[in-house]
Amino acid sequence: MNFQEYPDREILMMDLADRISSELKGHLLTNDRATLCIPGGSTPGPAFDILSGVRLPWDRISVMLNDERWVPEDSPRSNTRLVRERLLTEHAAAAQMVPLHADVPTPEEGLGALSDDVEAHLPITVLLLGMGTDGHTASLFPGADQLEAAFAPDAPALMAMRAEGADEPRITLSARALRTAMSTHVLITGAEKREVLEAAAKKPELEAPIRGFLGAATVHWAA
Ligand SMILES: O=C1O[C@H](COP(=O)(O)O)[C@@H](O)[C@H](O)[C@H]1O
Repeated sequence: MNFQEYPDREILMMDLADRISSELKGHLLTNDRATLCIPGGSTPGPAFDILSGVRLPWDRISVMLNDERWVPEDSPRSNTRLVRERLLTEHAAAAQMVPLHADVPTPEEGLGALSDDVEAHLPITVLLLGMGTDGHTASLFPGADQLEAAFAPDAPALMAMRAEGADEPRITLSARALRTAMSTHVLITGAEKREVLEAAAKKPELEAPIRGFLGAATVHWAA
C-alpha cells in the first residue's frame, strides 16, 4: 500500500481530483471509453465538486458507484443522489451513470435488471473507495451475510448484502468486480479512520474488508 498524507483536507481533495482526472485522460488517449467507480457516504463530496468542473471528455466516461443503500433516490442516504448532486453537474453532467438502484422493494429484486450493465462496464479504469470506521468498503461489511461469497474469485459483479452494521439493505460490487480496476485509490479522513486502516492492514479481509484492496491501492489521508 502506498500511503499519502496531506497537510489538510482541501489539498487532499484537490490532489485526488487531479490524480483521478489525469488517469482518466491518459486512458482515453488510447481507449474509446473509461469507467470511473466511486464511493458514496459522507467523505468524497468535496472531491466530486472539484472533479465535476474538470474539462474531460465526460461523454466517454461511465460513472458507477461502488455500492448503494437500498433507499429511494431522493433519500439523504442515497449514494445515487450524492453523485447526481455533487459529481454529475458542470462538465461532468455529460457522463453516463450506471444505475445501482431500481424502484423495487429489495436489492435482491433489483439485481436482475442492474447486473448486466455493471458487468458490461468492467474492467474499472479508476476505482475510488471509501472506508467506514468498522473497516467496511463498498457494502462489504464485516459480518455481512454474503461477505464470503463476495470475496470468491467467481463472484457475480453485483450482489445484495445485508449486515448488522448497515442501516439498510445494500447492493454492492463484489471484490472480484472491484479488483478489475487498473488503478485504485482509497480516500479516508480523520485520526480514527487512519487507526482503523492501519489495524485493517494486519487483519484478514473477511474481518476488515478494506484489507482486500490495499495491496494495489494508494491511500489518501488528511486529518
Ligand atoms: O455506507 C457507506 O460507507 C462507506 C464510508 O462512508 P463514509 O460516510 O464513512 O465516508 C462508503 O465508502 C460507501 O460507499 C457507503 O455506501
